[in-house]
Amino acid sequence: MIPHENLLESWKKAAGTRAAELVEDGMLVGLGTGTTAHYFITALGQRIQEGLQIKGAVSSSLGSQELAKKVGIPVTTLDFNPTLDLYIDGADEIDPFLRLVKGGGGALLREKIVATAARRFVVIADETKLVQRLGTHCPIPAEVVPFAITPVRRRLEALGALVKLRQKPASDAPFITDNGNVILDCTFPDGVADPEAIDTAMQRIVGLVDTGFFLKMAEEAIIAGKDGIKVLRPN
Ligand SMILES: O=C[C@H](O)[C@H](O)[C@H](O)COP(=O)(O)O
Repeated sequence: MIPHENLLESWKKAAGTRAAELVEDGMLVGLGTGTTAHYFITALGQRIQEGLQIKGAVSSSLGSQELAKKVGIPVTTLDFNPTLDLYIDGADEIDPFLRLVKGGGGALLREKIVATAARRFVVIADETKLVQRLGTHCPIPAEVVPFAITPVRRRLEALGALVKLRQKPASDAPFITDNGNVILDCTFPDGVADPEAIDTAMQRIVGLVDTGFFLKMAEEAIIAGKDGIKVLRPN
């Protein structure tokens, strides 16, 4: 059964708020993107209002950066601080090995850049994001250079994907990422049996900048749901 919208929001908020407790004085923090990360950023802002002193935060999207500034988080960039202590972000799907699909909001490339700059990546989500097999509830997004849309699409189809150019909500115009690229959403009809193999094959396509697979990156997941909060580690 799909949980009521308000219940889902309360779970996202619980996960985001719990993750904000992981931040300590003097840390450099990576800020994720999306509705769950929104709660984390807001809770971190609240902790800063109450006296927490972080060195700075790097945002994984222009949207998160705007929110961070609004709630009083000191923002910095990877140019000034290329290594971060902690990255907190949501996900669209999480499997038992803590392999993730991300990019439902189109921020996958910057998210992966910030995640790999961090010593520790903790994913936050409500329990509806847990899946046995990646690609069963959502497509795998690929960020693609606009010049290469058609050849990349053909090569993705050759890998067995049903490919759709992502559009802006309520519009015929393509969705454009913060990096000026487009997103091709790839649906694999039975999900992805071997994420490492499909990710490697996708990454080899020239013109495809990155995929929404985040494999062996998250070391911990804070999952909120009907039984409260659980902290998961990879199986
Ligand atoms: O591009 C967006 C990100 O990968 C998000 O972290 C992901 O889509 C999860 O978003 P939400 O917390 O809104 O479900």
